[in-house]
Amino acid sequence: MSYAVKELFKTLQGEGAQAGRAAVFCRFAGCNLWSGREEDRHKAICQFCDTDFIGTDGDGGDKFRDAKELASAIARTWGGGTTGRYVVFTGGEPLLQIDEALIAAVHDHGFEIAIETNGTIEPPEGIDWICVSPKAGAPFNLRSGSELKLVYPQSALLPSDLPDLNFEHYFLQPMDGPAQLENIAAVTAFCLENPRWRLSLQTHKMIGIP
Ligand SMILES: C[S@@+](CC[C@H](N)C(=O)[O-])C[C@H]1O[C@@H](n2cnc3c(N)ncnc32)[C@H](O)[C@@H]1O
Ligand SMILES: Nc1nc2[nH]cc(C(=O)O)c2c(=O)[nH]1
Ligand code: SF4
Ligand SMILES: [Mg+2]
Repeated sequence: MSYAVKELFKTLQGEGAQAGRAAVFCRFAGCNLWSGREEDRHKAICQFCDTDFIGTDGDGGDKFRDAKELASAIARTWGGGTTGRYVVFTGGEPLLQIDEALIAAVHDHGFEIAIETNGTIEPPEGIDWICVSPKAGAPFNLRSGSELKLVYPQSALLPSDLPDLNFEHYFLQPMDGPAQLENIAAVTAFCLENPRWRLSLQTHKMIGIP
């Protein structure tokens, strides 16, 4: 199996329960809820995406021939040291490409493996941290994991609309865009009244790191 990767870089996880942790981000190309082209955004299932995931032309991006090649590139991107090795597979939608061979190859380099997924596709076995961010109008198939991170507001998918879920952590992440400040205020008010939920800010954007 080959893998199309938009970009591969080391930064701090900006969001959710692992915010502040050093990680290699492996951003896969392609998504099942939007083509990634601006001219298609208005007709996409997911219309608020903040990410360019088309092609393999980003920093560290490439087409990797097999799992060992991609795992080696991830290890090189981490650099020296074997403590705390952590990779976040994101995209685009990473579960369009991740398979058990990749999970095994990355574990062989001593990494803990996290994913950021839209919850439409069941993951293979062996992923250590699963963050699900469901999208209004898309199938919500993956209903358990480490953290649920619901972008707020999505008028057709509010916390009260959610089915039975089994996550360790529940986050609301204010939608970035023209109404960002209002959305932060709305999430703050919601979490004050509904203490099951916590605020997830996109801290990397605040401090100017990728
Ligand atoms: C770009 S997505 C890639 C992973 C996967 N496709 C997904 O949607 O979870 C990474 C994270 O950014 C969140 N996100 C995307 N656009 C956002 C926006 N405008 N404001 C806040 N969070 C956003 C997603 O919900 C997801 O949690
Ligand atoms: N620093 C940083 N943290 C992140 N957490 C989730 C991200 C993503 O785009 O999946 C992301 C990202 O793009 N950058
Ligand atoms: S599902 Fe994720 S990657 Fe795809 S368009 Fe939505 S936020 Fe972007
Ligand atoms: Mg991002």
